[in-house]
Amino acid sequence: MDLFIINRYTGESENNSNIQETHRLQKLQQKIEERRKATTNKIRHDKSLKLIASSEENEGKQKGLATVETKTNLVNHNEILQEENDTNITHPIVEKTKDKSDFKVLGNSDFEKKQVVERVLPYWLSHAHSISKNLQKLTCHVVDQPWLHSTLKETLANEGVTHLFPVQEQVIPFILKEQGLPAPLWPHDICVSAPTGSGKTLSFVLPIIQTLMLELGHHIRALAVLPVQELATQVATVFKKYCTNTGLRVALLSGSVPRQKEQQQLLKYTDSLGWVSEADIIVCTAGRLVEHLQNTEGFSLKYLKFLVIDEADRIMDNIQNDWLYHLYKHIQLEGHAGNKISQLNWKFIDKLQCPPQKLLFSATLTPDPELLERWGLFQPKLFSVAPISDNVDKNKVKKFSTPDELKEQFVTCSIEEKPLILFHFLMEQKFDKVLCFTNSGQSAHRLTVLLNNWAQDKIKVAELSASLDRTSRENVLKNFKLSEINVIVSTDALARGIDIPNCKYVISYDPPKNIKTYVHRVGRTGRAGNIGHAITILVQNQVQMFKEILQSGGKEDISQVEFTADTLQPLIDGYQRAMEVTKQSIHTEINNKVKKSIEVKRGVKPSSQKRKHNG
Ligand SMILES: Nc1ncnc2c1ncn2[C@@H]1O[C@H](COP(=O)(O)OP(=O)(O)OP(=O)(O)O)[C@@H](O)[C@H]1O
Repeated sequence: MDLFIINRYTGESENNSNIQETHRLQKLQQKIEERRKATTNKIRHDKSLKLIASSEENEGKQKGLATVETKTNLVNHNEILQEENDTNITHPIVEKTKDKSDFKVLGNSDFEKKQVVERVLPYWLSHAHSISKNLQKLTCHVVDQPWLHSTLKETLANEGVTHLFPVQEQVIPFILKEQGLPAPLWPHDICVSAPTGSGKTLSFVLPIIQTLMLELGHHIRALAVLPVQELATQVATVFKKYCTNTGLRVALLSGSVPRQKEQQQLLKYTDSLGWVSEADIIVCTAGRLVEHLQNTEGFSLKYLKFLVIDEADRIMDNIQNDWLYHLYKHIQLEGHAGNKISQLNWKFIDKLQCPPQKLLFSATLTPDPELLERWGLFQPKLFSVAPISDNVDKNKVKKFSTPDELKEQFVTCSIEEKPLILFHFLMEQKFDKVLCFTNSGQSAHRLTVLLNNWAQDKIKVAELSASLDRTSRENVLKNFKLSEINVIVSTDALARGIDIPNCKYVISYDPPKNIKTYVHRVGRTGRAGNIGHAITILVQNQVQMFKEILQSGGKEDISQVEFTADTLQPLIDGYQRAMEVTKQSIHTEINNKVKKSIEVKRGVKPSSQKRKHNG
């Protein structure tokens, strides 16, 4: 019954509350008394400690006397401690000493100098496989390599490749060896950091083809991801070329054709097998890959053996549609193991499906463990032309290196002299096959119009930026290769990876914003062992910043091209006339644009948002 008794609150009786109040008061008084005692004890204790200290000071002078005094003091001190023990109060000083020695007091204001933490690179980053930069003395004769398939040797010979470049000589046999490991051993993932134009593309194209051609099927088995459409097209072309006579098929998924069309080209439905892939190798942009992962029925990566990420640092800087997350999720859902194994026993490992071997490439792959961690690499190996060793001064490490055949220079001038200097290079010094970089599409366009007006058909200048449609961009590159265009004025859209044969000069009309942009810009020339020149035009106040940019990549200072005012004087009249015409044509263009946008507002259908390249 007791369980069901409910005690009601009937208010406190006056008597009861008085008793409680007196009780509280007593407690308070007791606490005050305790504190008072503790303070007096502390003062006495301090005095006794001082006495001990002074006695120690006098030690040696009055040894005998001091011993007597110390003894007395110690007796006093012990007495005090005894008294404290009796009153059962912990001595604050004793407590403080204990705190200092044994515990870290949080919020303690004591300033402790922090030890400098030296960054230690993981073993695989600090012990890279070193790659030579020398493309002049090639020793790896294609026909002598027993590990290379005869079909590939034939195609290489047809393409005029007689020797493999150093990066290819090292990376290709390594990948082939890793792929030949018996199950359940997994191949090591690799990162390759080699200069622009050193032949990185063939170093993944050849081993992939050789591995896949030995076993044909109807599955996607290699996937190469690139940051932009142009690069994807370029890599797909190389794959297609070297797949000749191998039976392998390559598909390009880059958004250059509508998605439905890509789906039709890629997959076929059969009654017996369901969805089958029409391609063994896929080359795609990151954004388009996610679209297919999410929307294309039958798009399966279950049999994926290779995952290539070209220009890996660029792709990482600009994660399109969170592609890496979607891709890894997809791969794991289809039964591939992650890069970490939860159980290390035969029964478990034997059942796991080997994850695709990841191959990362770039000319500016930073050995930053935190950034590289995101790729989830399996026991990676690094191939680099600038390996970092433990016993090398880390401040002197060359982060990025440019080809030996590349001659880099800079020129300083006033802002008004910039176009004159560029024109001098093109017309007086007769620079041909020039790629000129500006920092915006607008200035690329204006500079192109100006140069064409100024040169009056003596040279042909074309613009190449994101404001042009795809076909126009392709036409510009094609005509440049055919020498129908002498100069391309471009934004940094073209700075990475694009392989323009015979580009002899790179001129940075506007300075690069960082070291990576610089390395990729200048890397459009001096490729595949050919001589190239790169000149950066700087206004006086940009010189320091430019030097700092070079230093940040561990690059040495570069030489300066000297100019005298006399050199530029004869160009001024022509420049002024060309400027007048340019102003007018730009003005007309702007008026036309305004007219168009008014038409759009009135509901008239616009022709195209993108500019066309007019021949
Ligand atoms: N072994 C070789 N012999 C002759 N030419 C080669 C060889 N390997 C590659 N090339 C040529 O060298 C040029 C540059 O190669 P590739 O585009 O692969 O360079 P890359 O290292 O990827 O440069 P980037 O970092 O700028 O992308 C291409 O025109 C390619 O055809």
